[in-house]
Amino acid sequence: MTKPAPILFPKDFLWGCATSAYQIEGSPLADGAGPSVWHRFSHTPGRVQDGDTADVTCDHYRRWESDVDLMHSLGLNSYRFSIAWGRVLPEGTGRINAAGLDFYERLVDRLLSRGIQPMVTLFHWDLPAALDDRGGWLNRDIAQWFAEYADVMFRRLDDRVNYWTTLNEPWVVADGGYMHGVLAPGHRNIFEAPRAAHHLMMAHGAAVQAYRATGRNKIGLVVNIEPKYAASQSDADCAATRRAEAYMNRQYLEPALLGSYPEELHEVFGEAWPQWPAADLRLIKQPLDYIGVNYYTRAVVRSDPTSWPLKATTVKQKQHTHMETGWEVYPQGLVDTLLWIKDQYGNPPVYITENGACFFDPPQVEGPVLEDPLRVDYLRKHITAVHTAMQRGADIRGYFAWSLFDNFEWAFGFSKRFGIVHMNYETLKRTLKSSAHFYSKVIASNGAAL
Ligand SMILES: CO[C@H](O)c1c[n+]2c([nH]1)[C@H](O)[C@@H](O)[C@H](O)[C@H]2CO
Repeated sequence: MTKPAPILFPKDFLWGCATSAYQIEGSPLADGAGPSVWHRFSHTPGRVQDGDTADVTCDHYRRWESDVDLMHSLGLNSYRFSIAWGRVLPEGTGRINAAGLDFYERLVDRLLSRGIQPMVTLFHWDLPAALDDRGGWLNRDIAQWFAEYADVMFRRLDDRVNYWTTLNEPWVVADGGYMHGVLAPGHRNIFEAPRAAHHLMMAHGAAVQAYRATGRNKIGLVVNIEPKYAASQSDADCAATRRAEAYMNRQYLEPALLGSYPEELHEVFGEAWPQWPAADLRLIKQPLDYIGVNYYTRAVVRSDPTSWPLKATTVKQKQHTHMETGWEVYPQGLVDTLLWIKDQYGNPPVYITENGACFFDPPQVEGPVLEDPLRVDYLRKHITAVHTAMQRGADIRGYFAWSLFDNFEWAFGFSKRFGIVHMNYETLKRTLKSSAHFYSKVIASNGAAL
């Protein structure tokens, strides 16, 4: 029997890891930085598991030089990270904190000196608390506040940063921070959630518009996509699946790419769904250079009239492996997602900006490598899924594993470990897991080692 041809990716394919500022940096108030809503949220008793905060986390703010060297040792040719808005603009607007800007400039310079392309996210959930005090994502003015901050970053770094992202996963901010109250700033209000979502997208549009005035490189939007599969072909389950897909997967992609919202959102939000001015949608729909897709899992959906606000719930798929977060491991969902974007939105350039898993990692044992076979299997199957979608015509330009390090997993605190590098939070020792070695071989062979 002939061996299958080795999987090979394009020579200019980006291979990276992804992180975010609040999750790995620590020192949230150092050198003049202003607090974020996540600093406030994690210091509010009962909001984060085990009372964990990111005051130290991976201490990347002080260990960034050796961390870049570790990325280089893995053979990454790209690294996706976010800027803490409050480090650069402590009050969110106005006064610039030079030390904050300098930190990110030095990080970018070191990455480039090691042949690593930075992909920079401007907002990964850590809104300056001073802006939350002025209404935050509920205040329409935030579009201009965000554009002002973005312009500061573009002017300082666009001569070295080739890939910009405005927002990371606006859905998580609106759903977690304003609908269900489980993430910062912790509101639970169906009238606030669509407004926060809309203002997030207006901010995205205003920042892209600002970029086009001076920028010379690429800018995109990162969305989380969780493909929805009807539990049955009943009308009720199919309608519930359409609502779930509109609420998570289309509510952000479609205003950005098409300049319109899915009709199903009127049904989901009811009287809470505002009539938005056409000018808002024109602002949101700015030409983009790429879409970033964060993929982890899928959802099998059935109708559930008791479930708020979607009247839909997910059906556990006991036949498959699940992560510590309860997410099903389903690599076919990534193929389906990438082909869906290709077919529905005109095959835009796509980067997989996050993909990874948190399994129970055994207690750290002394020794060079921590065995994490489930994560190796997850990465192998999902990177293969990316290649499958590319062979079927999807325009995929890169892949970023989530995450480089175990890090602060938001309301889960440090209880969930997504890293390919183990983090000992007492000693801050970094230890490569077998998944890091595996990923390094995949990169070195441009896929042949899968
Ligand atoms: C709802 O799942 C999302 O796609 C998603 C998963 N994740 C994310 N978004 C965030 O972008 C990261 O900050 C998380 O650490 C990471 C792991 O939970």
